[in-house]
Amino acid sequence: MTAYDYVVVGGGTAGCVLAARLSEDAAAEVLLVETGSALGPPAMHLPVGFPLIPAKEILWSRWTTPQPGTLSRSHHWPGGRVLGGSSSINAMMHVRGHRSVYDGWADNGAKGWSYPELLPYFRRTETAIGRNPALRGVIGPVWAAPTTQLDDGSLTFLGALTEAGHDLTDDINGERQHGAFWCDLAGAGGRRQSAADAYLIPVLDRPNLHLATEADVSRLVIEHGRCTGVEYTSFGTVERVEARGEVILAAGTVGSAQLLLLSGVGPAAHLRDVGIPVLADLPGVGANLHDHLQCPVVFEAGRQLTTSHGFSTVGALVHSGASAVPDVQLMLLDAPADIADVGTPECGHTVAFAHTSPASRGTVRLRSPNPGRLPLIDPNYLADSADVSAMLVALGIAREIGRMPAWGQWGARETAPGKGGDLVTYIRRNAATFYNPVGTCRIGMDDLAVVDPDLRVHGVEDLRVADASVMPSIPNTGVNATVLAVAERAADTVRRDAKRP
Ligand SMILES: Cc1cc2nc3c(=O)[nH]c(=O)nc-3n(C[C@H](O)[C@H](O)[C@H](O)COP(=O)(O)OP(=O)(O)OC[C@H]3O[C@@H](n4cnc5c(N)ncnc54)[C@H](O)[C@@H]3O)c2cc1C
Repeated sequence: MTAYDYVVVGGGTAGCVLAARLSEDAAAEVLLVETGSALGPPAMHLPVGFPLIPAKEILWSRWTTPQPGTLSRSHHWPGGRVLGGSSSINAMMHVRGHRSVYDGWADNGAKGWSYPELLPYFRRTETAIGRNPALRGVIGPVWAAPTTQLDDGSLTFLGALTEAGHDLTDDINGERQHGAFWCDLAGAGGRRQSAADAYLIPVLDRPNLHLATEADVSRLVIEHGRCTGVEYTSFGTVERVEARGEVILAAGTVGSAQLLLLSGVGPAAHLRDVGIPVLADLPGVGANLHDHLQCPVVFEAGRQLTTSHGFSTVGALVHSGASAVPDVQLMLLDAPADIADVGTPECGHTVAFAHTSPASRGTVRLRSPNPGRLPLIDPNYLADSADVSAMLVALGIAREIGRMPAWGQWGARETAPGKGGDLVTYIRRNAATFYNPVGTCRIGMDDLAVVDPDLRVHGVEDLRVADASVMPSIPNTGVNATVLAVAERAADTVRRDAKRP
């Protein structure tokens, strides 16, 4: 059996950071195992190539269970199944959460994860030229910058946001983390920069960095309370590799919870139900699943506006109420969304809103002990009435922005939700994922926590989780920048704790 010091499971946003940082130590043998392929189609490298990418090639096509909160609809949950993971197919928006999100983590048991403590890791991830270097990175692998392509849609949207009282902040990742903003994108020279592009590919020639792609991990090997390696299937052959030091799970919010459960680490009753021997009774595994929901307000227009990316890279983060976190994100799409029973105007645009601090919590659970079967994903959308109320407020904010004088030049008229009709039903019928599931292996020291603040799995030695799943609560915007910082911090911790001489 081949042995490595570190085995990183999942070559997505977090896995690429971990493999690159851990292999900086030339004496450490590092294996990165990814179920997807090493390369994707050319469209993957274009900004927002996502709609052009043939789905089955590099995508996880997961579906949620029917959601009572959204009129029993099942929601498509795509994810990247390729080196770079979801950072290879995402919308490239590079935004940190509001500082109060991370301070909340630290206040609730994630010691060491406050914003000031995470800031060095956020800075380490990026190069953000022209920004305040006290808050932004200057020599990190990810090139974070706003687009240089100005478009009429973004300028109009910015005008409307300002007219509605949402003033422009000079840097949403800087001092003032609310208001309208020009979003930094992760990319350089007009190309997407996934975590694989930024971190992994530049160092693939390191002799101590080993890569197994198209290698599907089916379980962690846990012996006498210690994780000693992983088992994966590659081209029909089952391989087992040993971890002399540690295994680090970075298979994403669904994948990491699924692998822990398949390996006998999780709520004992559930594991027994599906016929998996219980190695560690950890009730929080797969719990605390949550995600942002977005919803469209559609406008018919006399003329078609355009944006550079299919959506405007101008956005806004605003408050639905009195909370410290700006919990509503607003976006402009340069096409009218298709709304059931209303139809799609020929010409128009969509102002989309998302509630980004949801209270509803769901689960990831196994259907069977077969690793090939996708798990049951239940984000429990809109189960908490506070989320419904916040979505209603957010809808009001989006509609108000859509009515501002700045749109006059386009002759815009709202077609959905439009006049009449029940707005709660409209939201339940039309809300969809904003693609940011987190939380199934959350950090903490309470009975439902899965990992401790150093990301070690409670009750299993030499096993950590480091990806979007460890977040105790969701950042109030896209979570990719936070995943990069989580993985940077994790790599530091693993190297600090290294058992090798
Ligand atoms: C369509 C879309 C658009 C998005 N847009 C944005 C955006 O603009 N801005 C933003 O901040 N965030 C965005 N996100 C979210 C962001 O990309 C993710 O939150 C982030 O990539 C999660 O990182 P991760 O490392 O936790 O998981 P991932 O990046 O998903 O990586 C998990 C990896 O593990 C692999 N894996 C899983 N199971 C196994 C197994 N059994 N064996 C081996 N490998 C396995 C997967 O194939 C994958 O490569 C978007 C996501 C999507 C899907």
